[in-house]
Amino acid sequence: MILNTLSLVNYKNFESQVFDFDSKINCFVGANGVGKTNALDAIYHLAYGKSYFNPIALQNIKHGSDFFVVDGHFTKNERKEKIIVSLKKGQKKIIKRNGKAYDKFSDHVGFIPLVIISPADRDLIIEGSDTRRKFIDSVISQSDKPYLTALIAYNKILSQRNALLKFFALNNTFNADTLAIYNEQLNTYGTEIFEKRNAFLKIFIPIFKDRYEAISQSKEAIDLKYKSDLFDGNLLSLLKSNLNKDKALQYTSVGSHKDDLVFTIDEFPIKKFGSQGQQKSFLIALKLAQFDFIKKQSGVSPILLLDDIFDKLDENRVAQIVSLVDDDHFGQIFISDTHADRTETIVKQIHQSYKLYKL
Ligand SMILES: Nc1ncnc2c1ncn2[C@@H]1O[C@H](COP(=O)(O)OP(=O)(O)OP(=O)(O)O)[C@@H](O)[C@H]1O
Repeated sequence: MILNTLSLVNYKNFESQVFDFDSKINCFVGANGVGKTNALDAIYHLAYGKSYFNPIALQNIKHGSDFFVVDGHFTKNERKEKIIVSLKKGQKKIIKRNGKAYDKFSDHVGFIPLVIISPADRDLIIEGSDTRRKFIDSVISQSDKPYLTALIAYNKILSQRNALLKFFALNNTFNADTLAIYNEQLNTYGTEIFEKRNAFLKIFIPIFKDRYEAISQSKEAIDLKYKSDLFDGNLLSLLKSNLNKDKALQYTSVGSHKDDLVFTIDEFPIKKFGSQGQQKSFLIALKLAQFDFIKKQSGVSPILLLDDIFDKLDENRVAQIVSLVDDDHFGQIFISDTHADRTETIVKQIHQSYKLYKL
């Protein structure tokens, strides 16, 4: 998967900008706030149809403008592909592939395989379980459309069931038949989600551990465990046995929407006991494992975005990361860094062919 050119109009701080990329390594360098991360985010937008950093779509339009356009020309399996993401204030976002707008954005998921490694990944460690669920969901959905369909359906029924529980709290009555239908449907989709998350993690965790070991040279024992209510029984019986609790809480307290990933270092939570460098290595290993998994499933090398990853890592770990991405396993790589000299030194070790954009 190669991004050949990228054109931006009114995207964040870019009024009008065209990039012509190298097929291997591209670096955005410059002072704080010049737009290095924004350039990576524009590329992310083409793959995921949204920003990695700002969930409020309108805030990606340049201040003072009323639209943005991100336009990318790719080569995938020797075919040219043109993806455009555009947004105009007051209108719906449009994603087009080769001139044709998608009816459903979920149809675009996975078409441009891409992995980003960024300081913002820290949310995976420090924030709530929803960020970790989003991470697994996003990885599985790249190669499993029925999973994404089940997830969308599950979330829709979940909000309907929660609305029913709220209705009960206000009126002290509700339609038990409707609840039974919601329970059945949640059980069907929830079981599929659980089985697929479980199967995915069985493959993913060993890849992740290998990656961490390679970065840290085995100095510490890390682990990642899947936590789910569904290990305690089937969802239908859990929903039934928790009904009184759910009525009191006015929401559904058990199910796949409560799943989590537990991250540990030497058996202690990494959030509290991991150093900044260890946490960073953990996240990089997680993302490189995502890369490996997507590549294995799709047969295509995802585009790799490395946002500011060289800070806070000792030279040893930087060298390890460089040696890891320094092989044919990786395709096109985009790097952002504040230090042009440091970037050039590192990049030269990875590959002879590269482009440096001073923003
Ligand atoms: N919608 C927008 N319109 C105009 N400018 C914006 C918009 N959103 C963000 N910016 C600007 O983009 C700049 C930040 O860009 P970005 O995060 O890409 O910086 P960076 O070069 O990666 O910096 P750092 O080295 O600090 O990470 C800020 O100056 C911010 O004001």
